[in-house]
Amino acid sequence: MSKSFKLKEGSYHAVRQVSLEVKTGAVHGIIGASGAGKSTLLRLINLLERPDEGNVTVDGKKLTGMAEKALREERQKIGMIFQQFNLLGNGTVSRNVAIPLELAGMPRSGMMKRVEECLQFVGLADKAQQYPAQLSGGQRQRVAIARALANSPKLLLCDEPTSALDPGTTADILAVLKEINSTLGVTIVIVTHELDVVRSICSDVSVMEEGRIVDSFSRGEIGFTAPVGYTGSYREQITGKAGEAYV
Ligand SMILES: Nc1ncnc2c1ncn2[C@@H]1O[C@H](COP(=O)(O)OP(=O)(O)OP(=O)(O)O)[C@@H](O)[C@H]1O
Repeated sequence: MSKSFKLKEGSYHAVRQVSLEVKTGAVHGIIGASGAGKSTLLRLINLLERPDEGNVTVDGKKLTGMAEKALREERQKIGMIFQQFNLLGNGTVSRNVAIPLELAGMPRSGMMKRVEECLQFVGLADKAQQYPAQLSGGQRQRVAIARALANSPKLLLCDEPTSALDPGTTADILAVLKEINSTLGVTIVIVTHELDVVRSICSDVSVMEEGRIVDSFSRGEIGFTAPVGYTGSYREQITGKAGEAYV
């Protein structure tokens, strides 16, 4: 896929002829420097951005070229979370999680039960009637995760989900994401510029640079911890190994 943006000074090619395959059940990290095109690539997966060229297929269904109604239904199977949580400030926690269910046309009777289940999963059942402003950053991200899970997605897209959080809270959120992957079987694509995020949860990694994927590999044993000051390519810093094809 390719995606460019029109700017006053001309076109900016954010994603340049990228091919990305995400395995079912993977936690696939997309890492790279600021401006490399990571968020744009992620947003192409659920067509929040429309590609200039190329196609997106999720779970065997080609999203590009789909009629609006069919696309809306397919998008319900793709959850998304963001760095800044994007919660509705004037809605309670419970209402925030209910929104995607309302949009999907779920009858009210089943809705509250599902909201409760999702809040339970992220450990916030006791906060249902609070407002986002009353919660910590980590709790807000948990609400956003509960909202993303409401429609039982097969795929969860995460755009820098821990970049606004301190290290302890980051670890908590990564643990929730790990749990979503292992117990609910949700495939995860996570955009980050933090090596530790990739090191702690990703099974597969793509490295982006200037709109292109410049390296892709699967992890062996997860758990490599780089010594302080360790430098090298992203692959070396993530796996501790250079060069050899790891795929
Ligand atoms: N809607 C837009 N209009 C114009 N330019 C955009 C738009 N979205 C992204 N860009 C530009 O495309 C480039 C890639 O942005 P993108 O957010 O995908 O990168 P990134 O790797 O996720 O970096 P960051 O971590 O800084 O968000 C950037 O230079 C950005 O300014």
